[in-house]
Amino acid sequence: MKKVLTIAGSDCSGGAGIQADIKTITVHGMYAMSVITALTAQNTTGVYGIFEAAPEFVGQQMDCVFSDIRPDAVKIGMVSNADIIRVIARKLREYAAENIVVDPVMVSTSGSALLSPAAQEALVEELLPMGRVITPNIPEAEALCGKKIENRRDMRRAAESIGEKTGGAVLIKGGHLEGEACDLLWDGGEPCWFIAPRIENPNTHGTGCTLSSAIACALAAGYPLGEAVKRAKAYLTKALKAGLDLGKGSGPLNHMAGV
Ligand SMILES: Nc1ncnc2c1ncn2[C@@H]1O[C@H](COP(=O)(O)OP(=O)(O)OP(=O)(O)O)[C@@H](O)[C@H]1O
Ligand SMILES: Cc1ncc(COP(=O)(O)O)c(N)n1
Repeated sequence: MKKVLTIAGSDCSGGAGIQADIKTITVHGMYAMSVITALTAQNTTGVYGIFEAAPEFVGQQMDCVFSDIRPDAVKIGMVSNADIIRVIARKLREYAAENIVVDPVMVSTSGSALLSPAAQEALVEELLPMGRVITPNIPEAEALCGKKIENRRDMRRAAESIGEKTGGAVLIKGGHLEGEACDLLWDGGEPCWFIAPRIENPNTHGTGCTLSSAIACALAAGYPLGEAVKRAKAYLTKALKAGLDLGKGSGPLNHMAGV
């Protein structure tokens, strides 16, 4: 059985973060492991509290995982602060982790900061260069390239500029733009578009977490990056289309809608 590790924050309401990742990995028939960077008190209406893990404890969790059950792929989500980022980067290097997918989580759908502003530099310098692919949404890509993104041409420019900075592939997710749900993968050379119809479903809590975990699963299974993104997007689209409607705000996806 393939093993996939998620390094992320806990969402007690189960729609995003570690919980979304574990559901995604499990539904892909893989063995899920988790290193928790922070506990959040949140639900579909907002994030009400954050309790960060001590950086040494994040390192200890990584030692326990890597010294015993080596992951075939690693997904990284909410990392909270610069000290946690530095420990994660050091441990990933120490264990020569493979197939790393970094979702540079900065702000939740409900508008709360999930990364301290001071940590953005550490994220860019220490963690993003370790990713086989990084998966910013539009606001995150804007923060990383320092330019507004309003259309597909802007997405392409931003992907190239971010990729040149980090040295790896970039998938910019277009969920926050209008019209079709278009994501752009840049891996050097010609970019590749992944286009799906926009689903009229306001319940999009955890779409980014789910997509990046599904990409990690496909990389663990040995698919090349382009095929991994295609499969992950198909899974995400199915989970959104299933139309689960839970909670008072932007609700979770149905992770069990099928792979
Ligand atoms: N209404 C929609 N219909 C179809 N696909 C969507 C829709 N909204 C988002 N997506 C897709 O979901 C994936 C995640 O994109 P999005 O831009 O929402 O990321 P995100 O903001 O990081 O997600 P999150 O809600 O977890 O923060 C992308 O593949 C995007 O195209
Ligand atoms: C622990 C954690 N990680 C990530 C997200 C982002 O997901 P979303 O933007 O859908 O709220 C979140 N809300 N909580």
